[in-house]
Amino acid sequence: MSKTVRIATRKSKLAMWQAEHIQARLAALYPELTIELVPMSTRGDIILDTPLAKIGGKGLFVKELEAAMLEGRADLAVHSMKDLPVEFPPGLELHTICESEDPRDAFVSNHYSSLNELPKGAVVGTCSLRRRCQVKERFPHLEIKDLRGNVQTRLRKLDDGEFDAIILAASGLIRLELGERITSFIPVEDSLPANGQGVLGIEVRSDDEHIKALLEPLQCSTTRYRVLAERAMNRRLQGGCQVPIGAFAIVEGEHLYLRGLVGDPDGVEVIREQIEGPVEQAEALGIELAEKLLARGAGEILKAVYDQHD
Ligand SMILES: NCc1[nH]cc(CCC(=O)O)c1CC(=O)O
Repeated sequence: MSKTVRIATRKSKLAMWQAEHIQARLAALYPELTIELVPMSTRGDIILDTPLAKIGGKGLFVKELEAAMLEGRADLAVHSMKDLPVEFPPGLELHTICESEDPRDAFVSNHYSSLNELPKGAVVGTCSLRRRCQVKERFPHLEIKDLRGNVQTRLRKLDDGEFDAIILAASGLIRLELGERITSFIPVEDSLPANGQGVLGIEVRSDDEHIKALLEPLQCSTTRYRVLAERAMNRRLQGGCQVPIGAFAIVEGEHLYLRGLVGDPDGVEVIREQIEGPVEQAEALGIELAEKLLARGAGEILKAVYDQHD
């Protein structure tokens, strides 16, 4: 049995923090093991041609982190759940759902304390259609401007005066020890989070029982139910990560409350639905909620968004 566990990670500050966090947790659990990081620059999709990753004789399109795992150069990869696609390449699976950080969106401004306080024409930075839709719905007098780059870049653009306020996931700021930059937390009623926001997930080789056993203590069962419900809703809506869809579940004991939202980017048409039931039915509840949204026209709204952004 190998004494070394290798964590594949991208090199951005947030990705490195997330990998180091899991590294530290594993090191504390297993002092006899060496836990290494395998940092890599992401080249995006690549074709993997090893026998392990061939389907019908053809190479498999995977991300570089996944290629590293399939080729045995790394044993696991740590992801922000909200950036993960719903399907995984053959040979790999999502195994661990860790305890969530604060799932809310954060309002960040150097001059104003919350969305309510922003004057007419104030400029809010975000490139998320989900955030844009919800801000525009309630505050049509505000202007939304695209904001791209990593967390540090986005804060710099705010500080340079390009925006009156920006919206970021609270969890990313907290993890990077930038929590003091959070001016206020936006209630989930005003900005329903993206599915899996604030949650780390760990991807492993499907046949690697050794690594799976090591990761077991990192599982959080309430967060797993939450994520199962939220992802099932997104999957049924066929939503990627660049869509105006919000999904947020709360688990209380054996009961799960799930809220969902689909809207157009300008917040003109916004559909909200909710559902509740036992945690064991998390995925079924997610699917049922998606169907309620579809019955009210979510499919047409999403189709219009896809047609516009293709
Ligand atoms: N899409 C970018 C992204 N992916 C994960 C996070 C951090 C939050 C998280 O862990 O869910 C962020 C930043 C943001 O949305 O502000």
